[in-house]
Amino acid sequence: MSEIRLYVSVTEKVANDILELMTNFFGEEDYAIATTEIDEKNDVWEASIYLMADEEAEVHERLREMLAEDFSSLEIEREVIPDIDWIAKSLEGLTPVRAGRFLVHGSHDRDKVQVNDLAIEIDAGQAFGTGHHGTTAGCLEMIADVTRAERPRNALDLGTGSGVLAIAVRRLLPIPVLATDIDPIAVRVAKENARRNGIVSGIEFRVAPGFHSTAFGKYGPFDLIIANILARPLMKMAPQLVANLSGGGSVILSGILASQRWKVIAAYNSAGLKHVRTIWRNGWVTIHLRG
Ligand SMILES: C[S@@+](CC[C@H](N)C(=O)[O-])C[C@H]1O[C@@H](n2cnc3c(N)ncnc32)[C@H](O)[C@@H]1O
Repeated sequence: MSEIRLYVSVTEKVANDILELMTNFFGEEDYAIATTEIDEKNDVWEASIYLMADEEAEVHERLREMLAEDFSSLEIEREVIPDIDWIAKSLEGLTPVRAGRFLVHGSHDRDKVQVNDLAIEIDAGQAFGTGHHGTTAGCLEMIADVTRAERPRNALDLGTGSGVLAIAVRRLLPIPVLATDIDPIAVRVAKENARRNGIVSGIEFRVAPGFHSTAFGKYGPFDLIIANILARPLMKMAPQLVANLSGGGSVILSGILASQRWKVIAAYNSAGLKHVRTIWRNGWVTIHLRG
């Protein structure tokens, strides 16, 4: 289903007033709300709310009511947000990518691997995760830092895609990893990639939407959970994700636009986690939280 942005074009001051109004009005619900500068010279800003297509009529009506008192002359505009084509995104660049100590490269670039690199070989294919996207690179960097500091005894990679993050954990620590994805093709590709990277045991792969699989009970709770999905599903699954986390365990979340980060952090704070650190890469953030 498409995502819709409803917005009004205003000055910076009015955008901030409307942002506050929207935060009070829609604050308890999981809509992303943001202001964006459009034209610095002419002081044009947009105040926006993001929602799913089937919510549009209701949210539009509520927005109109919210604006009625002080901003009744403003026109509410709409934009259909194009679905993110994750595979096309992951094919954007095919040169090796460095993230922390990791070098993620295609098979054609094996000769670029240097002695101290933690090399992961992933050819661009039918699953997301060649390392080129800011979310994957952010997760790789965060995984290196968190595993060094905390020495988790097991890990979950939810939304494994190409398997790159599960492979990264196994490159660093000899711990059991559960890697799941809603997409059976991704799981097949991830298994092949693990084998290609010399990992024949230690990663269990499962097809599972969210936490709907007995595998989570069998292999969890987890000291480390990594989920690079998208802000909305991440916020929705916060209680289940935390229920599968060991006491004091760490969570690495990505797939989150910088403007969405506070909502995601708030959802996980409500589920009992504390924010530790955020990494920014190309407009995307990777967030570390701890129980
Ligand atoms: C952005 S990709 C991340 C791939 C890889 N982990 C990385 O960091 O490059 C998101 C992956 O999550 C999977 N996914 C999306 N929603 C999911 C859900 N509810 N449960 C499990 N997997 C999901 C997608 O199929 C996709 O492979």
